[in-house]
Amino acid sequence: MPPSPLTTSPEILTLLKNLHTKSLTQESTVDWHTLPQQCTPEFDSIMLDKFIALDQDKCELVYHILRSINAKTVVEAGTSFGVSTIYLALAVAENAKRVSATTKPRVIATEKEESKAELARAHWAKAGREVEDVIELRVGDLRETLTEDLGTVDFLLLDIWTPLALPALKLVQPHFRPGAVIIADNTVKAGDRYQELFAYVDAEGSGFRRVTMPYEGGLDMIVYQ
Ligand SMILES: C[S@@+](CC[C@H](N)C(=O)[O-])C[C@H]1O[C@@H](n2cnc3c(N)ncnc32)[C@H](O)[C@@H]1O
Repeated sequence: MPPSPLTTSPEILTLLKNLHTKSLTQESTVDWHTLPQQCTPEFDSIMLDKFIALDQDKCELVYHILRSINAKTVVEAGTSFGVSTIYLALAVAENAKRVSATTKPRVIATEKEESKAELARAHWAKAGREVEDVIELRVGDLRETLTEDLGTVDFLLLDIWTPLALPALKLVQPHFRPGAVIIADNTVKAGDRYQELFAYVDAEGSGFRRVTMPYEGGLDMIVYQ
């Protein structure tokens, strides 16, 4: 096993490992083939007590990208119990320690379900002040919570029900800095449901370029030129 790319304490690494394990254990009990359509009350109710956290290797890649692009302002569409958010927070907090850093680090996280948001806050409290202090959690529908006060955005994580991926991208787009990165999960497995997003991003003159990476289910990295 290569060493973790994260600059953090052994306690936080253990916390993350345990959260990923819980998420995967839960996922193994879900019958993915018989689920109702996403963005319906039936689907949301099944998902209310589920982590469905971004896989650990994908979270580590996201952390690595954030460190490499020196991201300070990050938006997360889909927070759930806040697992991927910890990686985002650790990365921007670490970037802010760089000698030339002037911008305050921010992770703007958004989650529709209050009960999920509450548990996310509890996980962040376990991770400590460095993580808690940089996260700004907006509870509610991202189509409302992401309409204001984003600042200049370096990175967007699209780990959200697929019908919301394009609306989220469009809301954040006016705030992207040149070279901003967007990561979208499950782009092969749920490829048919990503068609609108792909058409938008792939259109000539869109300002976006994307590549699909061979992670489990497919992971797209999109760069805003
Ligand atoms: C795949 S999960 C996010 C997992 C999280 N990124 C992690 O790695 O721990 C997607 C989350 O988006 C939330 N969600 C669904 N519709 C939403 C909406 N309209 N606005 C904000 N969040 C929403 C769901 O409740 C769910 O918790």
